[in-house]
Amino acid sequence: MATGQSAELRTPQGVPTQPEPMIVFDSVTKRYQSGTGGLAAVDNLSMSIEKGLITVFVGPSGCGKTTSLRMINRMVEPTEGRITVAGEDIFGVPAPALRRSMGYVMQSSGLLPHRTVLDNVTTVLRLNKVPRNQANQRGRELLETVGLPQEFAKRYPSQLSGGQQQRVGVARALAADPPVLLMDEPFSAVDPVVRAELQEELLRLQRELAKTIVFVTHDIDEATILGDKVAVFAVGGHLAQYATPEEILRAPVDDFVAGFVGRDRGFRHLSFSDGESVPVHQVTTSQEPTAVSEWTLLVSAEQHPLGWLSPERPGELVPGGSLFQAGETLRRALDAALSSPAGLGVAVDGSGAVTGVVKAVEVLEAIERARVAREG
Ligand SMILES: Nc1ncnc2c1ncn2[C@@H]1O[C@H](COP(=O)(O)OP(=O)(O)OP(=O)(O)O)[C@@H](O)[C@H]1O
Repeated sequence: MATGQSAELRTPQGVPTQPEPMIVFDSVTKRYQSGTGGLAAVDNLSMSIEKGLITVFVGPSGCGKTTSLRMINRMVEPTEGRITVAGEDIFGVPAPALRRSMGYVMQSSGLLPHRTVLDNVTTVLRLNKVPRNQANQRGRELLETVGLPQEFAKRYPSQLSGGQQQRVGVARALAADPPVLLMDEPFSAVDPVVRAELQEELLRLQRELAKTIVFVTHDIDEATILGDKVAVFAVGGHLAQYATPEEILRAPVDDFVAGFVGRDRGFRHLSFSDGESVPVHQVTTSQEPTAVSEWTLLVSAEQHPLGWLSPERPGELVPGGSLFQAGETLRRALDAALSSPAGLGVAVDGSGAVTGVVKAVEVLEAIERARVAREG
């Protein structure tokens, strides 16, 4: 996702990038024959989805997110308008071939229940006539890629948890190494902890693979966590705003987007503000859990933080809070300061060694400076 204070786009490796269109909607409208009373499910959609980024379609139920996504691989045919992928009109490609050329992950993993995990993952490869040995080899690599142990290859989908099934769904979608991955609420059926893990995993994968991913969700938090760009849809199939998550949180275009983004957007905004401006102070450390006269950080021989020693609780190790690493956001800095029993957020370097501490009051000052700079 976009990092730092600027709204410029970056590749998953963090390199600033010029937008290069991959999927282009040009005045696309979809009216279903029945069901929407003649109203459009998607109304005159024009947008350009950029190559190598995660673009999230977000909005309330029924606003046309899934319909828009499915028009990209012709699971749904537009009523009007034109869609191109890598410059080619999708109507020039037979629908089954087009579908196979893109990965597709949906909410229920959509795995075939009577096929093993490995068979599920290699389905498209076998449809593409890849020899079985080669397909299985690739299938096993993909299980590793999505963080599943090899012994899962022979299991059936019902023998996996919901989160594991979604990982298999992602592996299957990646099998033919498609440049485009379409994901329709892939993580919404799993519990919040597993969901957060799957989101992290997708971001990690994307740093390696740099696919063009279109991701549908109705959850604005998920959209801002995952999206390099976020498209907010409004009821009636209108595209209300299309921008970086930072821009959408900072400057929603209208009341609908502001309401959808939610009241705590000021706090969410911290996720994009650079924590670089927070001063890091020296902290007293000790490698022994001895009696102390001030809050002292117990560290390992490698200077990794182990917890706090309190002047008031001799002999006791007080668990520390979250850590803040140079270059992270103000939100992380604030989390570290507020979650620390000493009121001092522990700052670490890339190797996890302590570099000092940040103070909540100074993080708040940095937040205020960032706000003033933003509102200008
Ligand atoms: N096959 C269909 N036939 C008729 N109407 C449909 C069909 N599929 C979707 N619709 C209607 O089109 C509109 C947009 O639906 P769509 O599924 O694209 O919305 P969505 O934003 O993805 O919603 P959700 O978040 O609930 O999945 C809705 O009013 C829906 O009822």
